[in-house]
Amino acid sequence: MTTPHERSSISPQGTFPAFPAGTVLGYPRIGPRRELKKAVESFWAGRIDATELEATAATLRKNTRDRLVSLGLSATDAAIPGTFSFYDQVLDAAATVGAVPTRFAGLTDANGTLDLAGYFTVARGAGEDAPLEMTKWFDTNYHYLVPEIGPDTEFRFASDRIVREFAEGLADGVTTRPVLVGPVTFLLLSKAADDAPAGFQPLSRLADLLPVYAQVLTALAAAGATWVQLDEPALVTDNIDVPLADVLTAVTAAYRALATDLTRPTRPAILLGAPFGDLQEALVVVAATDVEALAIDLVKGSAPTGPVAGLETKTLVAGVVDGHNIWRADLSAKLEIVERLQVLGAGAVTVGTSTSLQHVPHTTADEPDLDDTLKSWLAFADEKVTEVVTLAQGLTEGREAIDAQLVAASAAVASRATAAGVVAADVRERTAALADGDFHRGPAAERRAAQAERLNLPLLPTTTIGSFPQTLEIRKARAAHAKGELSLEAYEDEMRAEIKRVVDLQEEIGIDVLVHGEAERNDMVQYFAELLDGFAVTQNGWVQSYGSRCTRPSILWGDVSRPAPMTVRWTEYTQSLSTKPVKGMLTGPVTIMAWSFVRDDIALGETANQIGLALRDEIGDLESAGIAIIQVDEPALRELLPLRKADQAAYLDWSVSSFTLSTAGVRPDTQIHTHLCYSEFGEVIGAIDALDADVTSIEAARSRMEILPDLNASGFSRGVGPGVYDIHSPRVPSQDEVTELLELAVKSVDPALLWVNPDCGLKTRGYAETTPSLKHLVEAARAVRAQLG
Ligand SMILES: CN1c2c(nc(N)[nH]c2=O)NC[C@@H]1CNc1ccc(C(=O)N[C@@H](CCC(=O)N[C@@H](CCC(=O)N[C@@H](CCC(=O)O)C(=O)O)C(=O)O)C(=O)O)cc1
Ligand SMILES: N[C@@H](CCS)C(=O)O
Ligand SMILES: [Zn+2]
Repeated sequence: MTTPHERSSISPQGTFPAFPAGTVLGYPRIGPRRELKKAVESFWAGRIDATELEATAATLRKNTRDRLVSLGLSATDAAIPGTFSFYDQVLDAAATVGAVPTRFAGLTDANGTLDLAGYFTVARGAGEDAPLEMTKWFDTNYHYLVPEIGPDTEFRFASDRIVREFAEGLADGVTTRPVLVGPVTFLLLSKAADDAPAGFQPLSRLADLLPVYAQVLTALAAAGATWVQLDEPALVTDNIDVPLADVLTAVTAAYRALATDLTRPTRPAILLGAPFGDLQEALVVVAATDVEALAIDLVKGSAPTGPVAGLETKTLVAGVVDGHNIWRADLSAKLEIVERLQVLGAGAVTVGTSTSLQHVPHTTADEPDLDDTLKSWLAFADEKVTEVVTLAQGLTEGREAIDAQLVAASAAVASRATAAGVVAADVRERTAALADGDFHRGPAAERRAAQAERLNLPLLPTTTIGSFPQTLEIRKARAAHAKGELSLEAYEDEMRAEIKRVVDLQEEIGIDVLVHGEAERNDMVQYFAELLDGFAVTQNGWVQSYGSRCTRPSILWGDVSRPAPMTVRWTEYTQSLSTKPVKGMLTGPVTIMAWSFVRDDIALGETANQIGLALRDEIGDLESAGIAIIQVDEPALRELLPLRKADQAAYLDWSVSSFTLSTAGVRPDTQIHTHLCYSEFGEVIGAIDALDADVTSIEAARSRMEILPDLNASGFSRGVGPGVYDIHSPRVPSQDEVTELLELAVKSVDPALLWVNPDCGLKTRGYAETTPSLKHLVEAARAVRAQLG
């Protein structure tokens, strides 16, 4: 095998510097203490101006470069990726190529350029102008903004921010590798603009887009960039509307224009990144292009076992270090995988991460409270950089050079395999003893009758999804309690006072089924992780979820069980305040897993059943406490859906089973709700039905009830609450608007099955918009009830 250091320039397209021996595909950009979030939110609030925000961002970028160099990535050979973004990398690509929807045209200058304020407006909307839609990024808990492309979208090199950020690094002595979403993925992830003709495919605009990408590459080369990374993750999924043949044709055309027709020194060398899975049929097509390097995911994907034509002129970046999960790598096994890649006949093989590190926290070193043994099993972003550097050294200098690190990594892996709690015999016995009957309730129609009699609800019952605004006071109280400045008793008193306020407000507005508001929850997953055995939580392990919003994914390290009831006393207290039914509120097994870092040592289905059983016990306790309605949220059901269709049935089988395992133990007159949001659920309607919930609330306001005809056509005959209030925007919907959506809903759903609720929880909203919106929702329900007689 040739290593990059032995290699001279080999590209048929000209002379290129060798690719570095080790690299990462991206690095967290929020800052170790969420500095970017704080600066961006200060800018939005008018507390700092654009100059100050730019200065903070520049400092964060410099800190990142310095950190990566200090961890061993080379400063001079493009090993350090330029993956900074103020909000989102897909929005950045749209801003770079001038793809701004016409409703925001007034925000751009004559060249189509958005300033910072304009960029954020496209992301967040303004008044009647809706922001770009947001959806999840492959199988992660990161959400990107969906560009809108029509036949008339004018592509132009509208923002040279990527060039300026490269120049900033160079001036600081670091030759970075600028990173941009590739043109094929950019168009595949875009949606047709509202005014596009029916059937319009954004990918049909590829030929118009490519000259702008060529201009970007030319400008980068002129600024001194030696390598650029174009990310094409859309090539690892077949779960898209465009036929594979069209995608592959597009790849060939795109890289003919960018790699073959543009030669050195007009462009930098191109690394094509393919994170999140196997390229499968796309591999031969990508290998046949004239890009100089290809990064493949060897964690989710596997390497082909024979030679691939075209690789002999390319560097293969072996993505063996997991960019998407936090387990320390077994370096010896990883090195073996890299060594085995020789069979593919690549020009050179180097070491990389499977994905960008943007999906993991900055460093385990910032977790003083984490158990030392557990910490020894973990690698966050900085530790992963070290793993890459070590493996690259092993590859170039031989195993002996990294012997100590290989031994330490193997010891950590062995310690994890045998540690107490990783396998809990009682938990395993319980899951092993599960029988078919544990997963099924009695007939839905009988349940409906029993529940109607017990609950006595009006037609079109109104409810909310669970959370009420997480006010600054709530978060401050929790932070003060965490710092030891507020006693547990005083903190819980504050939470009870908040619950009472929320109950009083719902009573005043006239909502039929009440919630407690989730004030006591820092996050709908982390809260449960803190109360379940088998999980650990972090202090500073923040990961960007979207824009300025972050979460601290919990670490699921051992077998899961519930040492004590989790929500019962809060729910009982809430019920004691009202004669109306109060919904118990839990997060489902799939969502708990999707938003945590999960184990890689046992099947996901086993973990899901362990969580399912813990929730089943909680639901039993809520039921015994007299709670008649229990909601189990599964907003992430669609999120974990495998990117390849062939893998989806098996996933839906275990995920749906874990939900029914958690809920199937209740009496017929206990009403089970579920809630789904953050995704398009059309393609998993069968699975939603199989959840066997009595009522499903589902995001629908923004898409104007799009899902309902499909639900209806599928024969779905359960209670359904399509969201009639889009909570993603501060806009207060008028009573007429909500009425109109409800009228649309009764056209597709039997009114006897219809519920009235917002799209999702209200935790990110303020009371100024929540209160009038809920009033309009209740009034609209009353108006439509009256129409229905
Ligand atoms: C529904 N969504 C969720 C996802 N994943 C989750 N794990 N949880 C989710 O709810 N994925 C899909 C979507 C993504 N949506 C969101 C929506 C909102 C947020 C969000 O608001 N995140 C907050 C952090 C939430 C949190 O952990 N709060 C803690 C800590 C609060 C805090 O920052 N405290 C301050 C001190 C108090 C102060 O002065 O403000 C501090 O510690 O410095 C809590 O409430 O205790 C965010 O800040 O981004 C995320 C995803
Ligand atoms: N019960 C949660 C669901 C969010 S998806 C909430 O209301 O915030
Ligand atoms: Zn939701």
